[in-house]
Amino acid sequence: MSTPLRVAVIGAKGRIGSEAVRAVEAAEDMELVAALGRDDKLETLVESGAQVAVELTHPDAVMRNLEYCTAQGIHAVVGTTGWNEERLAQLGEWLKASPGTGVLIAPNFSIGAILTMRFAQQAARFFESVEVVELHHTKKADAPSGTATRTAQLIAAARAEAGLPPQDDPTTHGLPGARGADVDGVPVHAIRLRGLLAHQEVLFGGVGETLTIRHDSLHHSSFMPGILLGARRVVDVPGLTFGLENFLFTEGE
Ligand SMILES: NC(=O)c1ccc[n+]([C@@H]2O[C@H](COP(=O)([O-])OP(=O)(O)OC[C@H]3O[C@@H](n4cnc5c(N)ncnc54)[C@H](O)[C@@H]3O)[C@@H](O)[C@H]2O)c1
Ligand SMILES: O=C(O)C1=N[C@H](C(=O)O)CCC1
Repeated sequence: MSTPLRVAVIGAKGRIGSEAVRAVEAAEDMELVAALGRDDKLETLVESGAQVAVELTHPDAVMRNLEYCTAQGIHAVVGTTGWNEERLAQLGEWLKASPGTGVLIAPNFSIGAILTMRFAQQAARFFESVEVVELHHTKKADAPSGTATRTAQLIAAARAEAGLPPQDDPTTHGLPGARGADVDGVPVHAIRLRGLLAHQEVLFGGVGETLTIRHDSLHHSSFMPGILLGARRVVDVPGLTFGLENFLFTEGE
């Protein structure tokens, strides 16, 4: 048997981080070498010989952690959300200075969510109207979710490529926020409700018909196969990979 991949989890006591710790421990081809909480030193990553850090913390913490990982040549699998152009550009600079290092940012690790995005991308050019509704637990820091933002961006790109005009919003009266956030011209609505985990609906409307694509993550275990796949693959893919679909689908699929 080959040497196990040495994996660390940052954010190890959190909802998804604690599940990731168990998943890495259970994976036969991996060794959990560090499990970092909020007060632990990042130097532990180097001391433990981690090859890959799984980053599952908070939008306020992720940049500092990635600055450290990239500077040390530690590959990273990132589930933490809150990404924007500025942050991605900064990460790009750090990666340029550390050319052998790979970072995977996955807005969602679950296969169902990735397929939802893919199906929505495929459906986008056929429908005049589209809106995204994401529904999450009440402890979530960011809104809209990283998955919903990515879904809306992919839909908007597919619409533009197909030459569809911008969506017409006839609303002239109402309360601010009632039509959701505008992500590249796609309205995105964020619901926070006790009892939920992570859910999303993409609603398409055309002449006399609608199509709804819905995905539900019912447990954090739904994210684990994606995290493990990301850790196995990221070591061989230097630079930034945005979206786990890049490791799941072959080109043209
Ligand atoms: N990509 C995905 O598939 C996916 C799935 C679920 C959650 N998430 C994202 O993962 C992140 C964490 O979500 P959660 O629900 O587990 O949150 P959480 O609050 O339960 O867990 C975050 C943990 O990180 C710790 N932490 C904060 N700053 C830290 C630091 N500097 N170093 C080490 N630990 C630190 C916190 O103490 C906490 O234990 C969020 O951004 C969430 O959106 C992504
Ligand atoms: O629980 C969360 O927080 C989640 N965050 C990701 C997002 O913002 O899309 C993925 C789903 C769960």
